[in-house]
Amino acid sequence: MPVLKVEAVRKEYPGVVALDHVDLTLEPGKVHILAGENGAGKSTLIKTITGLVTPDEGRIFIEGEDALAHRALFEKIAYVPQELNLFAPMTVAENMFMPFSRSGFGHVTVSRRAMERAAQGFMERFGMHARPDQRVSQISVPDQQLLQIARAACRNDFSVLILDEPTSSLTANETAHLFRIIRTLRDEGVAIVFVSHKMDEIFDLGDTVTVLRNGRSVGTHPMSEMTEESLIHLMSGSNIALDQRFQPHSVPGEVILSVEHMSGPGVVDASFELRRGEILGFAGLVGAGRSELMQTMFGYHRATAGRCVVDGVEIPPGRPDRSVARGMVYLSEERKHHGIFPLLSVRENISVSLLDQLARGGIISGKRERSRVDDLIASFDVRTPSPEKKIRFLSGGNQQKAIIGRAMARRPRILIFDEPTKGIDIGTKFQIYRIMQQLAEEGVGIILVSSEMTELQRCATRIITMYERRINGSFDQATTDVNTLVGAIIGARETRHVA
Ligand SMILES: Nc1ncnc2c1ncn2[C@@H]1O[C@H](COP(=O)(O)OP(=O)(O)OP(=O)(O)O)[C@@H](O)[C@H]1O
Repeated sequence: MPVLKVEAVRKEYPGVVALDHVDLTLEPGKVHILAGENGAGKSTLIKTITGLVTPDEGRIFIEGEDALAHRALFEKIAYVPQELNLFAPMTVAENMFMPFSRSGFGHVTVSRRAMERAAQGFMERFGMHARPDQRVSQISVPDQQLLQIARAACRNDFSVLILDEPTSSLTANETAHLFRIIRTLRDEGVAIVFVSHKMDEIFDLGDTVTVLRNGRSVGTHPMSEMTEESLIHLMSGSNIALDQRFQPHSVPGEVILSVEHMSGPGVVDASFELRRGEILGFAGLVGAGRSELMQTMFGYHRATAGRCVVDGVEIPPGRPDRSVARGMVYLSEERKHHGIFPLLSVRENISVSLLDQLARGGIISGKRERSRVDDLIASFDVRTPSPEKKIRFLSGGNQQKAIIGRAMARRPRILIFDEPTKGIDIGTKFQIYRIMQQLAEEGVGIILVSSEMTELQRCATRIITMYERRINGSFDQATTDVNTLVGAIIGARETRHVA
């Protein structure tokens, strides 16, 4: 018997049908992939199965019973959301058992020791490295994810575990650890739902896939019958040639950015140069120091040594305003923290950085603003029912496209992209690559920090590798094979400077 059956579920938000009569059946002991482009409805479907969103129409059966009539059944579903919702100032054990009344610790006084002992058992089961008395703010992201699973497990024996893009902040080792836990749970009979835009993960873990497109299900298939091409075709409804390359065709020009012996928080003695019209890739493991280097160079962090020179002019340490004035734009990977204004509309989020371009004599023309924003929404394919929609209601990928559109609109001279396609579907990724290529050909110098080797190979002209806070190699993309690059990022090779 299926553990969960969704029948003809429909959910409409103002101006958008997020789910249009979608069916889904989950079998115990299987990994079910939910795939689809940004905004296809994956997160909304997940929220209906977890009971967070009540559908307008349709039925949900959990272990054969009507869950919309008996909502306690939703407790059989464990959910690890994209953005973890833990209480950072409280301990691991407290997070696991709160609210205490529902976890058997609901007496007048709660014995901390007993709670921590109980927590220890779950932590061992899920392979967590933290201690039960540690505050959540002090434990690693993978431990936080495992805690989110343990938290669901300690209340009820769950029969379904849902993971929504769980690996976007994990290193390869951490991902492997999470996958081991997922496989163990699957073998114990849990039905797993896994959402990811990463093809290797989908093919590695999945038994079955359901593809959503524009709120509709376009099919459920065994993974063994799918190829990467056929899956992408189902998701996008069109053919995308996977062997495309996006290196700029123009010859790189003069040096526009030069970083000399720069040290700062998380980075030691980094030196490199960026030329006009090139796409310079930065490869390395999570934590190797790539983002730290970008942030120090840009001025978010204060450099303790070294210099950053743009067009022959030194940027004083700790002065991002000077970097911006010199035409540098840094697009951070932490969209939620540095990127969006969640309470503002899509229009306001885009136009906020264009104010100086839109203003004439101190007055901002509403008409100019609207037409500029409309152009950007169209060229970056930001799917929103209206520019007036609050940006937080857009799917994650569409928020990212809006921010990229905003950054591009400033016509920067130097553009630093830090993991620009995290959580973005492949069709949109290719659109972003094409835009990068075009900008580079127009003379913009682009730095691309990416954890995806295929992304670097598709776009970069040169690739710099970092390992343990230092630059340890610089490679010409065209003449370097992937093993050499991987060797450098795991610190297995001698430092090499090929380019
Ligand atoms: N609370 C909400 N209010 C209004 N619209 C919403 C809300 N939640 C989702 N939507 C809309 O519903 C559609 C489906 O969004 P959903 O987040 O389910 O997509 P997704 O497939 O998870 O995308 P992604 O891969 O980008 O995370 C989108 O058009 C989104 O803007």
